[in-house]
Amino acid sequence: MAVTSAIKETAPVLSLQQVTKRIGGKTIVDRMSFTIQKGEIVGLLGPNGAGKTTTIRMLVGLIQMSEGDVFVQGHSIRNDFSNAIRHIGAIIENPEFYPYMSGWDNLKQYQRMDSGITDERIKIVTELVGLEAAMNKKVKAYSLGMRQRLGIAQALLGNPSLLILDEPTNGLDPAGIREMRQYLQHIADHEGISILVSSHLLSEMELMCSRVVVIQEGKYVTERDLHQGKEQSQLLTVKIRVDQLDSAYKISSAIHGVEVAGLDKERNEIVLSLQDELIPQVVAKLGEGKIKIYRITETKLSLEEEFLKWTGGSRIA
Ligand SMILES: Nc1ncnc2c1ncn2[C@@H]1O[C@H](COP(=O)(O)OP(=O)(O)OP(=O)(O)O)[C@@H](O)[C@H]1O
Repeated sequence: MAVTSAIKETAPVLSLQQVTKRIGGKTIVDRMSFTIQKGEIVGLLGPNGAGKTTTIRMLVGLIQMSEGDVFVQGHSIRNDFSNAIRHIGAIIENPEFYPYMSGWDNLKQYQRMDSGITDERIKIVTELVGLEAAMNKKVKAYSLGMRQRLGIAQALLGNPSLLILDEPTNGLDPAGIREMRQYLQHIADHEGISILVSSHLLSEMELMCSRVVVIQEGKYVTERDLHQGKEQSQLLTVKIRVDQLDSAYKISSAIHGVEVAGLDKERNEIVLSLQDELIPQVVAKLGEGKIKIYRITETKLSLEEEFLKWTGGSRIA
């Protein structure tokens, strides 16, 4: 059935559909939807309390959804849990290992629970995370970064299609974060798997991810491709210098598709985010409103400024 397999090839590895979690009358996650394709490293980015951990806990079945569903390789977490979950490897809290046992012996423990895990597979995953030389050392002698990588190795044992890591860089220094990024990229390339990492730090996500999904107060806000050309990843923003700032604000904000990103009262400039093709309409409407335009300049918002705007000013990084 060539048609069926072609559809499956392009189907997302992970698809959240209107996922909602209510606890005690409070909506913690509100109709969250996004997808991850094969081989992507996606960041779930949001300030503290945004709902990242709650979302991830629902993805792996640690808590139940109130509404919506999650599909992993097309399998519903709600209706086909065992088939969905076998495609996921995850580290939700800090991975626990036996400190007085070697890395190798710790991983061997998982063979007891899953006879499908071969010694060969253990070797492959330790190489993927660069721990082959440390496998005979006791875990208590590992650095935090090495322990995190052993956790990733363990999560990879079952050959998942999707690796989920909740705040994997917590406690790592910048060199450790860079190292983690290299390993994650290596894993995504070599195993062809997708990776979802959560963080409240934009700067880390920029280093590690090809795309970020921004959430705030339990809601999906937006997503951004981070490895596209800069031109595409940034909004088109124009500054317009006018004689009547308040009237310009009223007129511009009423135009569908135009967002007022700022007002500079000293310079009498209004800053608008919009599509190119709306600029003539803005100019015409301001003209109709008898507003004099002295200058229009294109400007760029940094990624940081974009995130601040999307999240209503909450600091992410
Ligand atoms: N069991 C619970 N009962 C009540 N409120 C909860 C429960 N679990 C989480 N919350 C609340 O839901 C919100 C989201 O929490 P969550 O831990 O998912 O956020 P987060 O984005 O992971 O934040 P952080 O980065 O601080 O871990 C917070 O306001 C939290 O207090």
